[in-house]
Amino acid sequence: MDEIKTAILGASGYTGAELLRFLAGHPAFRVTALTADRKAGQAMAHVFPHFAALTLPDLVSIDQVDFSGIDAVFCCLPHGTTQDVISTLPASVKVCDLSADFRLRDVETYARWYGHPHQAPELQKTAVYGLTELARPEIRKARLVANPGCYPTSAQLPLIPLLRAGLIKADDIIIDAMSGVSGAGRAAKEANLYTEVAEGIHPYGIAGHRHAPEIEQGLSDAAGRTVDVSFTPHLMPMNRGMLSTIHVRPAAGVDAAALRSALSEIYRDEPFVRVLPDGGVPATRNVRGSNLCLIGVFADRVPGRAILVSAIDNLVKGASGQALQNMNLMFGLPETMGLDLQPLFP
Ligand SMILES: NC(=O)C1=CN([C@@H]2O[C@H](COP(=O)(O)OP(=O)(O)OC[C@H]3O[C@@H](n4cnc5c(N)ncnc54)[C@H](OP(=O)(O)O)[C@@H]3O)[C@@H](O)[C@H]2O)C=CC1
Ligand SMILES: CC(=O)N[C@@H](CCC(=O)OP(=O)(O)O)C(=O)O
Repeated sequence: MDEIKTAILGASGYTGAELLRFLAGHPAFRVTALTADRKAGQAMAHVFPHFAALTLPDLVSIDQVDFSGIDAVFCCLPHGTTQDVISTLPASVKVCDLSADFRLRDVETYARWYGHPHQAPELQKTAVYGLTELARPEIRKARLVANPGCYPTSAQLPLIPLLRAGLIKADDIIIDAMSGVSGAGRAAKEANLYTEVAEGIHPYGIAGHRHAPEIEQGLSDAAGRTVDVSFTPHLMPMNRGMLSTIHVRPAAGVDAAALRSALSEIYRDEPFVRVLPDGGVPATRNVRGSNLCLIGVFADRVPGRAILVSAIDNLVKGASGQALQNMNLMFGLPETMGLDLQPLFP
């Protein structure tokens, strides 16, 4: 197999490091460039001692990379900084962008939620939203994939198939989601100090988190009408992991068992999405370090309601694992290549 020369932009961050963990053992992608901002010039073994046994290029700034020799770029930069960078890459380079920059189709919606006009609206039109299990044909042909956010991945995997099939009502969907602190990135922020996050939990972005429009875009496509959701994220005192508890109203004549059975059937042959049997409760500790999404379906004691629970690792299925799943498809490789690691348990 010809090796695919690969750059990770933002390799000194959490998602960049997580990608390297998978790419280190990948038979097709060879990492030839790693970039950083403040840490440019440093050796990877200095920034991440857990990679000391690997032979890796040093971190450089993006303008030091010769992209003419690169086939694949994983872009792990903060949202807002990514549009300008990707616009300058040669058309021959395939890109998976982990930031939010190309996820929202409507650039006006983007401007409203991200606080500045989109810098590459034409390029945005070419981006494919990379929720892998639900967009494989488009991802295979894509040059630019917008990798979904972690909360949107955990919410949309259970909800989209049920909306597409008309098995749940499109209104009154409530998503309460919890994330590990690595979801906020590695850069120092007061809100993410140990003293602010340990020994307690708190909601944030109440009724105003930027992942709500991303989730609504996918759910509206699935339902064929505008869908609004109540979405509340919470910060949990754990390094990684994401759990979404989702309250829905099944369509007339549909019960929780029917929802479970439909989801099980849809995801029956999926390597990374599994629906648990009746009574099975997804937990973050069951997916840690893996690309797995576990889904549980429960009847509510309130008539006419059901509860969906999904668990992912925010850094894997919520970011770097799904990005590699997508890049495998973009290069015609088996989707699971480099990703068939079982969760780290306990
Ligand atoms: N963490 C998560 O669970 C998830 C993250 N994402 C998204 O993935 C992207 C990366 O996230 P994450 O890895 O957590 O972020 P980090 O903050 O951990 O890492 C950001 C990386 O980008 C570099 N960087 C920062 N600013 C600039 C700049 N102006 N120019 C060039 N490079 C820059 C940093 O370099 P240096 O270290 O030198 O400052 C670092 O390598 C973000 O867009 C995030 O929203 C998506 C899903 C989940
Ligand atoms: C815990 C935490 O802070 N999480 C991040 C979401 C991480 C992610 O998926 O977001 P992107 O859209 O930036 O890629 C947040 O709430 O903004």
